[in-house]
Amino acid sequence: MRVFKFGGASVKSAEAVKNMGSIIQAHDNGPLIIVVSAMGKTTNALERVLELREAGKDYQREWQAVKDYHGNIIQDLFSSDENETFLAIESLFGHAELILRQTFAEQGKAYDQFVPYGELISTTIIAGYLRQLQLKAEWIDARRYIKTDSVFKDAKVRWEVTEELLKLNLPTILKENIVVTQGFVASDLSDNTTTLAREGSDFSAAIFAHCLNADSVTIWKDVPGILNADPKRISDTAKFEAISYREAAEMTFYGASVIHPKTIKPLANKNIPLKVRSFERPGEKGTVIHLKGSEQPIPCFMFKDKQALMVIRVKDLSFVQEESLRKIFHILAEHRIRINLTQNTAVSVSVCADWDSVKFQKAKQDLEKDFEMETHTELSLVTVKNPTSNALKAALANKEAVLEQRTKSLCQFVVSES
Ligand SMILES: Nc1ncnc2c1ncn2[C@@H]1O[C@H](COP(=O)(O)OP(=O)(O)O)[C@@H](O)[C@H]1O
Ligand SMILES: N[C@@H](CC(=O)OP(=O)(O)O)C(=O)O
Repeated sequence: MRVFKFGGASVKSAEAVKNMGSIIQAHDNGPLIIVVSAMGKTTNALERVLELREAGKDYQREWQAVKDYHGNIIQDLFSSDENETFLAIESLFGHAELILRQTFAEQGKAYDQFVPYGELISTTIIAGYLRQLQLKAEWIDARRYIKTDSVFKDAKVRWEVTEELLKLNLPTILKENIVVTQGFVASDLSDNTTTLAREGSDFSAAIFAHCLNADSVTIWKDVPGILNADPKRISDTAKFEAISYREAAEMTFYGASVIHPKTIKPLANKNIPLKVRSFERPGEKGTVIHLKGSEQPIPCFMFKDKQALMVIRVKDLSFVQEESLRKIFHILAEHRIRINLTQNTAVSVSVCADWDSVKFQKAKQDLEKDFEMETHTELSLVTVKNPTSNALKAALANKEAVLEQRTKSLCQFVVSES
């Protein structure tokens, strides 16, 4: 059994969905699960609608734009006598509107009940379109199978129950059908919808693959494979034929946004190869992530934006030692702050982490009981693996680092965001 994952860019228009349809037709030879994200930038648009609603502002224009965008894609994809998909989409928009009118007490719950409509709608359109192509496509609701805790917007998978549910139900459906399902979306044990954090659809593909012991996962992207840098940031890039799980995990951790960082581990644990291929050039091989690493160490560039730097200082002249480090990291972990780099001196600890105003505010309150602290925002973390002096010049682009850390094989710089 194989798992294919199609992200927002690969289904952003009717043309793109048709291209995806031809990729599926070319691979219709054995059990297949297709995990799909919301179309184009729909998740951003839905977040905006919710923000406006939560601020008590008028959201109708933005909401109508989301409806029109999908409406135009449907018009383009389906012959006029096809109405099953039209009705299903209308009903999904109706449900989403009902959610917009409700209020939810828990932090993040409104988000998780509303934003997944991007995926519910995209998969309904795609399953309908594949059936129009005479493929046997069955839409399934990922929330029935992927079970998590109840931490909205960043839920943790409950692996045992998820595996049990998937193994019980999916093999029978897969015997006869191509399964089409949502990335990013899950539910807790009380059936409240949860999400696996932004860009979490790659991780969903890995969950299905891990639990069902897939032969491979293929993620179809707008790039030819894993490159040694994001082509949007560095002009001259090289593609890897193969990289190891460890190399891929490291690259994604430091910001190679081509794959979600959580995707690698569930696949590596079962030795399932992860392929990254181009949906624009589906005939090409792309990159395979498996046990064997890249042959030659070439410079590799990673960029992580939306970073903040916390400088935490001891209040008296006691030194930063085990006890203060324990206290600091305990507080940061409690507030689920994602740390990307740390550095300490005799009297201070600097932490570069993903910026989140709410989490940072709460952590600050706790830290200020024992420490003094400063926070700097609008920063990027630039990481260069296998550095050369030319590579460092290209990565920094004349920016001055506010913090840096160097080893022979890895250099990291915190710089202002471009
Ligand atoms: N090392 C890298 N190799 C290839 N692409 C990269 C790398 N780092 C970042 N990217 C970016 O990842 C993008 C693809 O990921 P993403 O846009 O999240 O896909 P999707 O949302 O369609 O799944 C590429 O367009 C590219 O700009
Ligand atoms: N739609 C979600 C989940 C996702 O993974 O999307 P994409 O595959 O387009 O990055 C998001 O934008 O966060």
